[in-house]
Amino acid sequence: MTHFDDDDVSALPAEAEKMDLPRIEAAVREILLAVGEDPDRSGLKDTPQRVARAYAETFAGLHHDAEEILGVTFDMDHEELVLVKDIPFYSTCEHHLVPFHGVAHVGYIPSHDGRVTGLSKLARLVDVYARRPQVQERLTSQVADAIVSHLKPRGVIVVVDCEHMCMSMRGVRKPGAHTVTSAVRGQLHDPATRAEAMSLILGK
Ligand SMILES: Nc1nc2c(ncn2[C@@H]2O[C@H](COP(=O)(O)OP(=O)(O)OP(=O)(O)O)[C@@H](O)[C@H]2O)c(=O)[nH]1
Ligand SMILES: [Zn+2]
Repeated sequence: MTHFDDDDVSALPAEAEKMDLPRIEAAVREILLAVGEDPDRSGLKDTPQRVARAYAETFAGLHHDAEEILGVTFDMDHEELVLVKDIPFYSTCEHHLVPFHGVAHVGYIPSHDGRVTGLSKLARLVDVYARRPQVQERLTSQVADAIVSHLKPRGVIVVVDCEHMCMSMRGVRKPGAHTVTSAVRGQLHDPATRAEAMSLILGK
Protein backbone atom coordinates (compact mmCIF):
# COMPACT_ATOMS: atom_id res chain seq x y z
CA MET A 1 0.00 0.00 0.00
CA THR A 2 1.19 3.54 -0.72
CA HIS A 3 1.81 5.82 2.20
CA PHE A 4 1.93 9.57 2.40
CA ASP A 5 5.42 11.05 2.50
CA ASP A 6 6.28 14.61 3.56
CA ASP A 7 5.62 16.10 0.11
CA ASP A 8 2.23 14.45 -0.09
CA VAL A 9 1.30 15.69 3.36
CA SER A 10 2.01 19.30 2.42
CA ALA A 11 -0.48 18.94 -0.45
CA LEU A 12 -3.22 17.63 1.82
CA PRO A 13 -6.10 19.72 3.11
CA ALA A 14 -5.92 20.37 6.87
CA GLU A 15 -8.98 18.18 7.46
CA ALA A 16 -6.94 15.13 6.36
CA GLU A 17 -5.44 15.02 9.85
CA LYS A 18 -8.85 14.02 11.15
CA MET A 19 -9.35 11.26 8.60
CA ASP A 20 -7.88 7.77 8.39
CA LEU A 21 -6.25 8.06 4.95
CA PRO A 22 -4.50 4.65 4.99
CA ARG A 23 -7.91 3.09 5.67
CA ILE A 24 -9.41 4.87 2.65
CA GLU A 25 -6.47 3.66 0.55
CA ALA A 26 -6.97 0.06 1.66
CA ALA A 27 -10.70 0.27 0.92
CA VAL A 28 -10.14 1.69 -2.58
CA ARG A 29 -7.64 -1.05 -3.34
CA GLU A 30 -10.29 -3.60 -2.26
CA ILE A 31 -12.90 -2.00 -4.53
CA LEU A 32 -10.52 -2.14 -7.50
CA LEU A 33 -9.86 -5.82 -6.80
CA ALA A 34 -13.56 -6.51 -6.32
CA VAL A 35 -14.57 -5.03 -9.69
CA GLY A 36 -11.94 -7.15 -11.44
CA GLU A 37 -9.13 -4.61 -11.85
CA ASP A 38 -5.43 -5.01 -11.11
CA PRO A 39 -4.61 -2.31 -8.55
CA ASP A 40 -0.89 -2.92 -9.11
CA ARG A 41 -0.85 -2.00 -12.80
CA SER A 42 1.02 1.22 -13.44
CA GLY A 43 -2.03 3.41 -14.14
CA LEU A 44 -3.73 2.40 -10.90
CA LYS A 45 -0.78 2.03 -8.55
CA ASP A 46 -1.16 5.52 -7.06
CA THR A 47 -4.94 5.64 -7.33
CA PRO A 48 -5.81 4.58 -3.76
CA GLN A 49 -3.57 7.33 -2.43
CA ARG A 50 -5.05 9.87 -4.84
CA VAL A 51 -8.59 8.91 -3.91
CA ALA A 52 -7.75 9.21 -0.20
CA ARG A 53 -6.40 12.72 -0.82
CA ALA A 54 -9.43 13.62 -2.94
CA TYR A 55 -11.82 12.32 -0.25
CA ALA A 56 -10.09 14.46 2.36
CA GLU A 57 -11.21 17.44 0.28
CA THR A 58 -14.59 16.07 -0.83
CA PHE A 59 -15.66 15.25 2.73
CA ALA A 60 -13.86 18.10 4.51
CA GLY A 61 -17.19 19.55 5.65
CA LEU A 62 -17.55 16.71 8.18
CA HIS A 63 -14.86 18.44 10.21
CA HIS A 64 -16.31 21.95 10.15
CA ASP A 65 -19.46 23.47 11.56
CA ALA A 66 -21.64 26.54 11.12
CA GLU A 67 -20.30 28.18 14.31
CA GLU A 68 -16.86 28.57 12.68
CA ILE A 69 -18.45 30.35 9.72
CA LEU A 70 -21.26 32.38 11.27
CA GLY A 71 -19.81 32.84 14.76
CA VAL A 72 -18.62 36.37 13.98
CA THR A 73 -21.28 38.85 12.87
CA PHE A 74 -21.32 42.59 12.45
CA ASP A 75 -23.91 45.30 12.86
CA MET A 76 -25.37 46.93 9.82
CA ASP A 77 -28.45 49.04 9.38
CA HIS A 78 -30.14 46.81 6.83
CA GLU A 79 -33.40 45.14 7.66
CA GLU A 80 -34.39 43.90 4.23
CA LEU A 81 -33.51 40.92 2.10
CA VAL A 82 -29.86 39.98 1.53
CA LEU A 83 -29.51 37.35 -1.19
CA VAL A 84 -26.43 35.62 -2.58
CA LYS A 85 -27.50 33.69 -5.64
CA ASP A 86 -25.87 31.20 -8.01
CA ILE A 87 -23.39 29.83 -5.45
CA PRO A 88 -21.86 26.86 -7.29
CA PHE A 89 -21.06 23.74 -5.29
CA TYR A 90 -20.30 20.04 -5.53
CA SER A 91 -21.63 17.49 -3.09
CA THR A 92 -21.73 13.71 -2.86
CA CYS A 93 -24.91 11.66 -2.97
CA GLU A 94 -24.92 9.51 0.15
CA HIS A 95 -26.78 6.73 -1.63
CA HIS A 96 -24.27 6.08 -4.41
CA LEU A 97 -21.19 8.15 -3.45
CA VAL A 98 -21.22 9.95 -6.79
CA PRO A 99 -21.43 13.73 -7.17
CA PHE A 100 -24.43 15.94 -7.35
CA HIS A 101 -23.74 19.52 -8.24
CA GLY A 102 -25.45 22.77 -9.01
CA VAL A 103 -26.14 26.12 -7.42
CA ALA A 104 -27.53 27.36 -4.15
CA HIS A 105 -29.36 30.65 -3.62
CA VAL A 106 -29.24 31.81 -0.02
CA GLY A 107 -31.22 34.78 1.27
CA TYR A 108 -32.16 36.15 4.67
CA ILE A 109 -33.83 39.14 6.25
CA PRO A 110 -31.58 40.32 9.10
CA SER A 111 -32.81 40.60 12.66
CA HIS A 112 -34.00 43.95 14.04
CA ASP A 113 -30.71 44.29 15.91
CA GLY A 114 -28.97 44.11 12.53
CA ARG A 115 -27.00 40.89 13.01
CA VAL A 116 -25.43 40.48 9.55
CA THR A 117 -22.76 38.11 8.23
CA GLY A 118 -20.20 38.58 5.47
CA LEU A 119 -21.53 37.58 2.05
CA SER A 120 -18.74 35.04 1.48
CA LYS A 121 -19.79 33.28 4.70
CA LEU A 122 -23.06 32.25 3.09
CA ALA A 123 -21.10 30.52 0.31
CA ARG A 124 -18.73 28.94 2.88
CA LEU A 125 -21.74 27.67 4.79
CA VAL A 126 -23.03 25.90 1.67
CA ASP A 127 -19.64 24.17 1.31
CA VAL A 128 -19.58 23.04 4.95
CA TYR A 129 -22.76 21.06 4.36
CA ALA A 130 -22.04 20.12 0.72
CA ARG A 131 -18.67 18.52 1.48
CA ARG A 132 -20.22 15.54 3.20
CA PRO A 133 -22.17 12.46 2.14
CA GLN A 134 -25.50 14.21 1.55
CA VAL A 135 -29.01 14.28 0.18
CA GLN A 136 -30.17 17.49 -1.41
CA GLU A 137 -33.12 18.04 0.93
CA ARG A 138 -30.95 17.84 4.04
CA LEU A 139 -28.30 20.13 2.55
CA THR A 140 -31.02 22.70 1.85
CA SER A 141 -32.54 22.60 5.33
CA GLN A 142 -29.18 22.49 7.13
CA VAL A 143 -28.11 25.73 5.44
CA ALA A 144 -31.42 27.41 6.35
CA ASP A 145 -31.39 26.15 9.95
CA ALA A 146 -27.77 27.20 10.54
CA ILE A 147 -28.66 30.76 9.50
CA VAL A 148 -31.70 30.70 11.80
CA SER A 149 -29.59 29.52 14.77
CA HIS A 150 -26.66 31.86 14.34
CA LEU A 151 -28.07 35.07 12.86
CA LYS A 152 -31.57 34.99 14.43
CA PRO A 153 -32.90 36.54 11.20
CA ARG A 154 -36.52 37.46 10.58
CA GLY A 155 -36.62 35.12 7.60
CA VAL A 156 -34.51 32.75 5.48
CA ILE A 157 -34.89 31.24 2.01
CA VAL A 158 -32.57 28.63 0.52
CA VAL A 159 -33.16 27.28 -2.98
CA VAL A 160 -30.88 24.55 -4.35
CA ASP A 161 -30.89 23.42 -7.99
CA CYS A 162 -28.82 20.33 -8.84
CA GLU A 163 -28.08 17.58 -11.30
CA HIS A 164 -27.44 14.22 -9.65
CA MET A 165 -24.86 12.06 -11.39
CA CYS A 166 -26.57 8.99 -9.92
CA MET A 167 -29.57 9.89 -12.12
CA SER A 168 -27.47 10.92 -15.15
CA MET A 169 -24.73 8.37 -15.65
CA ARG A 170 -26.40 5.24 -14.26
CA GLY A 171 -29.73 3.96 -12.98
CA VAL A 172 -32.56 5.88 -14.62
CA ARG A 173 -30.05 7.68 -16.94
CA LYS A 174 -31.70 11.06 -17.30
CA PRO A 175 -28.88 13.55 -17.84
CA GLY A 176 -30.06 17.14 -17.65
CA ALA A 177 -32.85 16.45 -15.16
CA HIS A 178 -32.73 19.05 -12.38
CA THR A 179 -33.89 18.69 -8.80
CA VAL A 180 -34.95 21.90 -7.07
CA THR A 181 -35.42 22.04 -3.30
CA SER A 182 -36.26 24.93 -1.04
CA ALA A 183 -36.29 25.68 2.67
CA VAL A 184 -38.18 28.71 3.92
CA ARG A 185 -38.17 30.01 7.48
CA GLY A 186 -39.86 32.88 9.33
CA GLN A 187 -41.11 35.95 7.45
CA LEU A 188 -40.18 34.47 4.09
CA HIS A 189 -43.30 32.35 4.45
CA ASP A 190 -45.23 35.55 3.74
CA PRO A 191 -46.40 35.16 0.11
CA ALA A 192 -45.38 38.67 -1.03
CA THR A 193 -41.93 38.49 0.59
CA ARG A 194 -41.38 35.02 -0.76
CA ALA A 195 -42.50 36.11 -4.26
CA GLU A 196 -40.01 39.00 -4.16
CA ALA A 197 -37.18 36.65 -3.16
CA MET A 198 -38.15 34.14 -5.85
CA SER A 199 -38.28 36.81 -8.55
CA LEU A 200 -34.75 37.93 -7.56
CA ILE A 201 -33.56 34.29 -7.59
CA LEU A 202 -35.12 33.54 -10.97
CA GLY A 203 -34.32 36.92 -12.56
CA LYS A 204 -31.39 36.96 -14.96
N1 LIG B 1 -34.65 12.34 -2.03
C1 LIG B 1 -33.43 12.20 -2.55
N2 LIG B 1 -33.17 11.10 -3.25
C2 LIG B 1 -31.94 10.99 -3.78
C3 LIG B 1 -30.94 11.94 -3.64
N3 LIG B 1 -29.82 11.52 -4.31
C4 LIG B 1 -30.17 10.32 -4.83
N4 LIG B 1 -31.44 10.00 -4.52
C5 LIG B 1 -32.25 8.85 -4.86
O1 LIG B 1 -32.03 7.81 -3.95
C6 LIG B 1 -32.74 6.70 -4.46
C7 LIG B 1 -32.10 5.41 -4.02
O2 LIG B 1 -32.98 4.42 -4.45
P1 LIG B 1 -32.71 2.85 -4.29
O3 LIG B 1 -33.84 2.14 -4.96
O4 LIG B 1 -32.40 2.54 -2.86
O5 LIG B 1 -31.35 2.67 -5.07
P2 LIG B 1 -31.09 2.31 -6.61
O6 LIG B 1 -31.62 0.92 -6.90
O7 LIG B 1 -29.65 2.54 -6.91
O8 LIG B 1 -32.01 3.36 -7.35
P3 LIG B 1 -31.89 3.97 -8.84
O9 LIG B 1 -31.06 5.20 -8.75
O10 LIG B 1 -33.32 4.27 -9.22
O11 LIG B 1 -31.25 2.93 -9.72
C8 LIG B 1 -32.80 6.92 -5.97
O12 LIG B 1 -34.15 7.12 -6.31
C9 LIG B 1 -32.01 8.21 -6.18
O13 LIG B 1 -32.48 8.99 -7.26
C10 LIG B 1 -31.25 13.10 -2.89
O14 LIG B 1 -30.44 14.01 -2.70
N5 LIG B 1 -32.51 13.19 -2.37
ZN1 LIG C 1 -27.24 8.84 -5.78
